[in-house]
Amino acid sequence: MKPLIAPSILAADFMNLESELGRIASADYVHVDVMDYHFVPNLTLGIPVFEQLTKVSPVPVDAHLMIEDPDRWAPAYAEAGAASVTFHVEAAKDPVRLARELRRLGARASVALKPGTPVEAHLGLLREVDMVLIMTVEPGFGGQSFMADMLPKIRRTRQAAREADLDIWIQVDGGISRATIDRTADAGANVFVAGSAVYGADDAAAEISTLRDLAAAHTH
Ligand SMILES: O=C(CO)[C@H](O)[C@H](O)COP(=O)(O)O
Ligand SMILES: [Fe+2]
Repeated sequence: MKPLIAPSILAADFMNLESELGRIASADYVHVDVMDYHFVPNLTLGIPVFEQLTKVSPVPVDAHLMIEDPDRWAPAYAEAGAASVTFHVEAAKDPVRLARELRRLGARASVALKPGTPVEAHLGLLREVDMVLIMTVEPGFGGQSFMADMLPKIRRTRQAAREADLDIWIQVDGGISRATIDRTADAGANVFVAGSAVYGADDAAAEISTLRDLAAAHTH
């Protein structure tokens, strides 16, 4: 599986989002973190800004919804042009129904697990989604340290997908950098979110390329 790099605009300059998107035109996706002050103790943006981002982005948009009641709010992100919509399993009332609805609207459907949420109880969902997001920090803020104790969860998810013969993408988000990406690729992740690592670099395109090469060297 080819590694995909998705820089997170959480670490971008919010006054200049259009030019900040231009810096990552060589990425595979742009990762947009939506926070609502309820599911996480932080607030970012909602549909009006999201819709504008999808219009000007040079790459497909990956929505990471850290919000309560995604059953109600997530479909609007697919309608607004998201290529992929990730909701949290801890917040969803009916994840199967929601995933089917997102796919019906033409988006890739994806489910996220917080660090404290074991994957075992949710392995049945693998048949309903295109991607699983294993959080490698507690959701809510950028710039946190990578949690190495999430590696077995990534491995377990990849193993379960292989056993079921499912071509699922596994995304990691939080503290991904040159120092950590290799271990997540080795464990079975193939979609890598990087906020501070990419937007904190002088040359974002060079950083994207370095991260992609490192991941590829550890993909098997
Ligand atoms: O979902 C997130 C936080 O909840 C962000 O996507 C994530 O933290 C990216 O930032 P960084 O790469 O700086 O850790
Ligand atoms: Fe995120």
